[in-house]
Amino acid sequence: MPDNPVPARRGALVVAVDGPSGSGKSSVSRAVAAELGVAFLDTGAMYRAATFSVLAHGVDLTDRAAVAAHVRGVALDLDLDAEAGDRAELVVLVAPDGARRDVTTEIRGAEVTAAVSAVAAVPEVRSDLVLRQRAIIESACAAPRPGRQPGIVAEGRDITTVVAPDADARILLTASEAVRMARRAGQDGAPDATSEAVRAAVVGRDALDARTTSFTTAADGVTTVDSTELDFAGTVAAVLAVVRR
Ligand SMILES: Nc1ncnc2c1ncn2[C@@H]1O[C@H](COP(=O)(O)OP(=O)(O)O)[C@@H](O)[C@H]1O
Ligand SMILES: Nc1ccn([C@H]2C[C@H](O)[C@@H](COP(=O)(O)OP(=O)(O)O)O2)c(=O)n1
Repeated sequence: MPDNPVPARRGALVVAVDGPSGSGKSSVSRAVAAELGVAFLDTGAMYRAATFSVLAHGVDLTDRAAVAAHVRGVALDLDLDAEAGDRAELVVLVAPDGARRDVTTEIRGAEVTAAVSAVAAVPEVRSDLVLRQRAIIESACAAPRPGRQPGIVAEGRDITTVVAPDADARILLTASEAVRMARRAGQDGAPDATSEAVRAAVVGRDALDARTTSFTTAADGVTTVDSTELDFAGTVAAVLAVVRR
């Protein structure tokens, strides 16, 4: 152990954002990170990539030990650049042959969306990915990429409570169910925002995820930003206001 265990993140800015599906976590957090000049981490993309690999290798989703063992062997390589486009670029490095595969598009597909809550509910998968997420956060603070400020905006379901409860700013981003469904439908090009498919991908998944993580009410010290009545720019401004407070 070092004599003086000063946190690597001293002088860096860590922003934690949680919230339900379609609340704007990814898009708003990415814009906030770009504005602050820090890195951006979409932890949901990690659970999605792990799930993609589980499905691609035919691992039995009901066999929690097999799912956890498989995920432990999957290396995830995420692009943390907040200006890299609409979504995190992501490469899954599949063990044991080391072949790299870009799964940025695949992880947003219906098959992964339907299975991701089951994978994210496996405690050993969570402890594995939480450790990786903390390592990414520490690294973005201690060794930012050239031209970047030390720090990160990390978003998901348990960032304010489990992954980085000591973050400098902790935000719960919410919006009404109807607005979140409409946003997700717009994103997926679904003609009907109230269709069963959209409801399952938003409301149904939130219900499953809420068994594992707590993201519907703000924990102590967490500020709620309700984006129901805000447009995108207004939501980014509201989150930045909390960070700068
Ligand atoms: N305040 C807002 N007003 C309008 N649209 C928004 C707002 N916030 C996010 N969006 C849009 O809603 C969609 C879903 O946002 P996303 O960031 O993927 O949510 P989440 O990560 O919480 O599931 C995206 O198309 C995004 O651009
Ligand atoms: N920190 C996190 C982030 C995501 N998850 C789980 C729960 C979600 O259903 C999936 C996918 O997350 P993602 O943020 O991509 O979900 P959205 O489709 O943006 O709502 O991963 C989690 O358990 N913990």
